[in-house]
Amino acid sequence: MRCSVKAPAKINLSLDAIRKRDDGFHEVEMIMTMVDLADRIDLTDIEGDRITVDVSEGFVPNDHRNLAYQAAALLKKRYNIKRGVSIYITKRIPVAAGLAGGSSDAAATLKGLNQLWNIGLSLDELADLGAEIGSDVSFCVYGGTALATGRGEIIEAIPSPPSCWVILAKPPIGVSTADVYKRLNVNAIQHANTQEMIRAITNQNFKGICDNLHNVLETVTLDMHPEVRNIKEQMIRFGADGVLMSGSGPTVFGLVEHESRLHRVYNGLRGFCQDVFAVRLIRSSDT
Ligand SMILES: C[C@](O)(CO)[C@H](O)COP(=O)(O)OP(=O)(O)OC[C@H]1O[C@@H](n2ccc(N)nc2=O)[C@H](O)[C@@H]1O
Ligand SMILES: Nc1ncnc2c1ncn2[C@@H]1O[C@H](COP(=O)(O)OP(=O)(O)OP(=O)(O)O)[C@@H](O)[C@H]1O
Repeated sequence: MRCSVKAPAKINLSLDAIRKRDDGFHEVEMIMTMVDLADRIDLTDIEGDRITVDVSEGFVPNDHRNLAYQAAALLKKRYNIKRGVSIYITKRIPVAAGLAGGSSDAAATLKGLNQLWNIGLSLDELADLGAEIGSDVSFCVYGGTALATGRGEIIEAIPSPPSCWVILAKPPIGVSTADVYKRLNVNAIQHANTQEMIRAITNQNFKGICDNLHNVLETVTLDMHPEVRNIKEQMIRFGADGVLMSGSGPTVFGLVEHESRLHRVYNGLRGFCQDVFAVRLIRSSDT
């Protein structure tokens, strides 16, 4: 038996850090949504009580360090499953990019194996398991658009933003999320207006969304990697309606309302950056 699951990338429309907790994590308030750039996870039954991972590109670990492996191992252990599975990941989401590629692979693996192994877990139960793997995994289990709080694992669905194009541009560097959070001084940041962002989304107010894009990790990553600042400036110059770094970076996204403007932004960015994608926001009605 086999099963294929899509694992879409996320972007953070806003990301605020409220305080640093005693466990080393930051209490956050994030508005997250999915875009239609996705990895594909193929899960196939194999002989023996084991997990194998193969990835279509070389820079991703194919052992216990892979978050999809960790998802399968967690399910096997928690539900005492003595079956083997091969996980094949067709990677399209850039790695260590701030787009939650690994987290989404883990979420898709949890959902796929729940079906393949007939475990019968609810989405809430899968999201709780996901939180044990990483802070972004719970959101990736639900998908859609959501307010994420706690360390990112407490998820409250909100309406989808109005349909628009998203240009993603990733400079050729990887960023460590732990490193970026470590350099963040929560007492010296300008906070995001999360409620205003939720209001703009609920009212389908595209300009309001663009005006409230804010990510407190952006300054940290921009100071570490000036090329990210350059991409942000180019994206604004070529006419994206709203521009922000996603997660801990280094990917910068631009929201573009009209297709007529899309090609200008896309082609302009291609001159500066190899990894550029023109994708759509995924609205809940699309899934
Ligand atoms: C930057 C974001 O991707 C935005 O969506 C997330 O906040 C991070 O999600 P993630 O990559 O799944 O993060 P995790 O794998 O759980 O944590 C990686 C490291 O980031 C730091 N971390 C993460 C989440 C959080 N709320 N506070 C933190 O300080 C911690 O040092 C942690 O050891
Ligand atoms: N399935 C996977 N896909 C990509 N990277 C993975 C995967 N499993 C483990 N990793 C490791 O995780 C690291 C971060 O990769 P990932 O692409 O998930 O980062 P990210 O997009 O910045 O995540 P986030 O936005 O959640 O912080 C990589 O350097 C890689 O070694």
